[in-house]
Parts: sequence; structure tokens; C-alpha cells
Amino acid sequence: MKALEATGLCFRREGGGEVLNDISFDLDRGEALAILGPNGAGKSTLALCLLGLLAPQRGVVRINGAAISQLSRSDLARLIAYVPQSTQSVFAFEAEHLVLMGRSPHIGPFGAPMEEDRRLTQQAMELTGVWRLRHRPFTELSGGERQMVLIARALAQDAPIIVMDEPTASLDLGNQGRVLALVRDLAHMGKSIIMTTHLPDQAFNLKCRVALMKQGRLCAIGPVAQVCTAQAMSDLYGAPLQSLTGGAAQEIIAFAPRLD
Ligand SMILES: Nc1ncnc2c1ncn2[C@@H]1O[C@H](COP(=O)(O)OP(=O)(O)OP(=O)(O)O)[C@@H](O)[C@H]1O
Repeated sequence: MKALEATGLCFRREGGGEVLNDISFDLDRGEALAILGPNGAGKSTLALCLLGLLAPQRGVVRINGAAISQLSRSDLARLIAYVPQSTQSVFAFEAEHLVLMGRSPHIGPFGAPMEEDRRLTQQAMELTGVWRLRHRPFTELSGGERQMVLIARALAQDAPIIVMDEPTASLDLGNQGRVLALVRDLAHMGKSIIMTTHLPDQAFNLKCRVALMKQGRLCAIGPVAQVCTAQAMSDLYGAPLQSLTGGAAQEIIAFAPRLD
């Protein structure tokens, strides 16, 4: 049985056009999938449908064979965690409190956090290097620090599937590497990870499967070296690109814009 299965997802906003058009793919346990596509392609909308935060007009998302539309919010939260693209929290929660909220599905609405919840919160914050920020208000953290705290919250949630929407968007190169290593290690531990990104080199680094999205459609899915060819990337972004190569075999490892 697949960890996650999306079948024929179609989503349209009220009064708008089709944002997702017949999207189908699946994900195994311990697998990372990078979703690439130009701005507005529908990547975040797809993420929200996978999380059950948006309801597609057609199609179904299954986790371990069960349709998510049939699961309660808290059951779903024990199965799938979310790292949003960027969050402007209006509440000045301490960073530690925000990460502890990731434990909510395990605590229940009226319960108090137990020792184990606090231990997992600390562990997640240490793994992401933000334990030292634990007493700082989330609203006063830098964009990158917030991003790491949100990743810690998803880790504390301890769900078998994690959906990350551009998790490295505001991170410096060091923290980008830390997040990528974390994604690799989490996948080795058996977690299934879906990550949207604008940087194909991250998929080359992870040697993971890649899905290409354009105008609400999935146009290709497969191993990064097969899918992310120079031609496919230029077509995807509608722009001239140069391929960057590296390693002993001088394989493609990244793309950069080409100014003709
Ligand atoms: N709240 C909203 N109301 C109306 N339209 C929206 C809303 N959010 C997104 N859209 C539209 O839906 C389409 C898909 O947006 P989405 O955010 O899913 O794309 P994306 O691939 O994640 O883009 P990016 O790479 O820029 O983050 C876009 O045309 C966008 O303008």
C-alpha cells in the first residue's frame, strides 16, 4: 500500500479557472518527492489539497489507503505534517510554544503536554538548530529563523508524511544544506516527504524523484536525472537556462538563468 496516493485531483477557485487539472501520483514510505514548477503553477494549491486544507472538486487523496476526506482533522494531523511557505503570525508565541503546538494532535484539545511532548519539542528544535531561540517571540525572528522553527514544529508533530512548501526559500546556504540533509535523513528513517522548490539542484542533491508542474498539470514525474534535463527545464520555466555540471562524471547538478 502506498503511503500517499493522489488520483485525478482537480481544483478550481470560485469564479476562477482550473488551478489543478487531473493530478495523479503516489509516494512510498521513505521516499522524498520534489515538486518543481514556475510561479503560479499550482504547487502550493496541490500541497493544501494533499493536507485536506482545500477540498478538490474531483479526485481523491488517500493516506495508507484511506481517503483523507473520511478522516477527522486530528487523525489527519497524526498522519501528515505541513511546513507552510511563510507565516506572518499575529500572535507573539514563544518559539518553543509554537513548536509544542505541533504535538497538539497527540495531546487532544483539553489535555496538557506531557514530559514526552516537551522532550520531542526540544529534540526537534535541537535538530533544526533553533533551541537557543526557544524563548524568543516568533514574530521577532528573522524569516530564516521562522522557517527553521516551522520545520521544527512539523518534526515535533511526528507524522509519517511531511509536506514542505518551499522550506528553504528564506534560508542561507548553510541552513539550506541543513534542511536538505534533514529531508534525506527523515526519508532514510522511513518518512515520506513532499517538498516544493524552485531549485532543481536540491533534487539533484537528494537524488530523489521529481514532479514537474505547469499550469496546474503534472507534466513529468520520475528520477531527477531523467526528468530534469536541460530541455525539460527550459520548457518548464519558458526561459533560457545554462546547465551546471560537477562531480567526477561531470553530470548536471544545477541550472542557472542564461542572459542571452
Ligand atoms: N487565495 C487565492 N485566491 C485566488 N487565487 C489564488 C489564491 N492562491 C493562489 N491563487 C492562484 O492559484 C494559482 C496557483 O497558485 P499557487 O500558489 O498554488 O502556485 P505555486 O506554484 O505555489 O506558485 P509559487 O511558486 O509562486 O509559490 C495562481 O494562479 C494563483 O494566482
